[in-house]
Amino acid sequence: MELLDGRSLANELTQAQQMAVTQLKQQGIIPKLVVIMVGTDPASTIYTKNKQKRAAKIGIASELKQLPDETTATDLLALIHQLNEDATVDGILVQLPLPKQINEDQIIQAIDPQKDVDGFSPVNIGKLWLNEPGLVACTPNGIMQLLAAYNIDIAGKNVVIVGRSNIVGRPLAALMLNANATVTIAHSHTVALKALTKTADILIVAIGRARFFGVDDVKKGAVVVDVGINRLEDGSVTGDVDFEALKTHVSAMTPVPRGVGPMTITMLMAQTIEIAKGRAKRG
Ligand SMILES: NC(=O)C1=CN([C@@H]2O[C@H](COP(=O)(O)OP(=O)(O)OC[C@H]3O[C@@H](n4cnc5c(N)ncnc54)[C@H](OP(=O)(O)O)[C@@H]3O)[C@@H](O)[C@H]2O)C=CC1
Ligand SMILES: Nc1nc(=O)c2c([nH]1)NC[C@@H]1CN(c3ccc(C(=O)N[C@@H](CCC(=O)O)C(=O)O)cc3)C=[N+]21
Repeated sequence: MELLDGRSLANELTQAQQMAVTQLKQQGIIPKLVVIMVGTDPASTIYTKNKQKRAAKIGIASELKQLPDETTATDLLALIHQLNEDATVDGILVQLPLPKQINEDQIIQAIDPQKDVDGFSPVNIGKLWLNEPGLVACTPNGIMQLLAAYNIDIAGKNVVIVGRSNIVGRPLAALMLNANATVTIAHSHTVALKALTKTADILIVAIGRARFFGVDDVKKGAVVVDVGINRLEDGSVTGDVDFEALKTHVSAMTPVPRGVGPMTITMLMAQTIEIAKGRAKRG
């Protein structure tokens, strides 16, 4: 089995990003990302810290706006409008999930589509499904880059995606379709799920259930991308597939951790830098 090592690819790309940022700074432009986090979801806190660390390493200015749990939609919208208008801010990311008193769709729609580093705004989602250039959701984007780096062909392949969230499954289906795969999206209503996953040349799982898929559910020689992040009682992290059992069964597979996660953050940085390059061009 070939290990699709997201962490080492992320490290490689980080070096190129450091150079790109150095060049931008010579032109007087400092790429800037603002991450908004409402409340204190423990998983979000870890990811947010990872993002801050990576930004610092690359030289991207990153500001964390930590808002209390009881923040209202009105307060959050006011902050987003202010950041939309701030010419020094390139990327805006609102960490999801939001507390239940806040309507996520309304918040995402308020972000300027040109600063929407997550690629979640309706404008960017529309462009993605039309196969037009735009900002793309970071986790799916990272998966595509990881597969490309390992020369895994996608055109004509049967790709099965398990999970249909706005963050992972749906945008990934669009990217795979744009790359000429034959795409099936499965979810909790799918009948005979594991018979379906067994037909996949490339299987991508994002459901958030520890070691849900085993050897019997995967075609021999398939490529497996595991997006799931599940924290076990002992504090360790594992994916949605039984990695140890699949090792000798598949042709290539991402580990968890150090697979898709680091690539997600890399894509976030990449898009922040691209937006800042646009700012440099406009002068
Ligand atoms: N590595 C990374 O960068 C990232 C990792 N993640 C991780 O990926 C996982 C999924 O995240 P996210 O997409 O946000 O999760 P959501 O909870 O939003 O979506 C989960 C999806 O999985 C489906 N599902 C749940 N249980 C089953 C089941 N037993 N059989 C079939 N389908 C099922 C749900 O179906 P239905 O729609 O019918 O409810 C839903 O579509 C989580 O573990 C999360 O932590 C997420 C984002 C980034
Ligand atoms: N607006 C928004 N955008 C997101 O992109 C977004 C979000 N909200 N909410 C939560 C999910 C989850 N997510 C991850 C990012 C990095 C790792 C990551 O760095 N993982 C490491 C460490 C894992 C660990 O040890 O916990 C790894 O897999 O190696 C994981 C998960 C982004 N998300």
